[in-house]
Amino acid sequence: MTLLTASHLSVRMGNTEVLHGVDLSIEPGEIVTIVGPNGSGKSTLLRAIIGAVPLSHGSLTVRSGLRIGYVPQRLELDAALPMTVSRFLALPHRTSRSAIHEALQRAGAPDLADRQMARLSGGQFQRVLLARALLSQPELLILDEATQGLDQPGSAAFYERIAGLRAEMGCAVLMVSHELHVVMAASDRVICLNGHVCCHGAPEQVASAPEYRALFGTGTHGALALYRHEHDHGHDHAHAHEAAQ
Ligand SMILES: Nc1ncnc2c1ncn2[C@@H]1O[C@H](COP(=O)(O)OP(=O)(O)OP(=O)(O)O)[C@@H](O)[C@H]1O
Repeated sequence: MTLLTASHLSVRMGNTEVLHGVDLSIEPGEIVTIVGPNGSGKSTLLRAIIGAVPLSHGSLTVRSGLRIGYVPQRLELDAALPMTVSRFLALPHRTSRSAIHEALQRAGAPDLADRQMARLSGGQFQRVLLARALLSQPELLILDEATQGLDQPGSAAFYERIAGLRAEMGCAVLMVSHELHVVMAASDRVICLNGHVCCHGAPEQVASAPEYRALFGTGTHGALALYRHEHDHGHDHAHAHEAAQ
């Protein structure tokens, strides 16, 4: 059963219509990536989906009782406030030590429970935010540029973990990313957003769509081909891949 459906969804911020006429649906277990230039409404779309901003037009139908885990782009915490990772994860609801341990394990941060939040590295902090989102056993995991500030190997490892979580927990994933060459190849579907849906489809369809190329140029298509080439190493396909680049 479809997890959520947005139909002609529009959102206004002040006098500006940031999103207009967005159609989108998410099926169980699929990984959908939203790409688009800065200011194209990606975060706003995610925030509309979690109910944090109102729609100005259109509709959003969310399956009754759907458990959503949300990983924000960033979270400001008062650095002066002493708070361990476990304490942070137990807010605002009391959460058992074993649930916290399991979520941290799944997020790839099994040893962070007693560390101070203010002393975590960027990558550790993101894993703790992921652990927090996993606590609700989400059927839909929503990630808003969750790898901001991580280096390329760090973000590649993070997205690999997301794909592993999807396989393990069966959750669908809706994420925003700028790292097209990393996430596009790992996504079932890509939606290219620029206030409205410019184009959508399988990663290779979107990467070669004229609307996508108009926004991002052809460089990322080359990067996607390069990613494929690395992914297929060990096979004697070098010639075909060179031709694709
Ligand atoms: N609370 C707000 N009040 C007024 N305008 C806002 C607000 N939040 C976002 N906007 C505007 O809405 C537009 C879309 O912002 P949004 O953060 O959704 O874009 P984005 O695609 O996620 O951008 P980025 O890639 O830079 O994160 C921008 O022009 C932004 O300035």
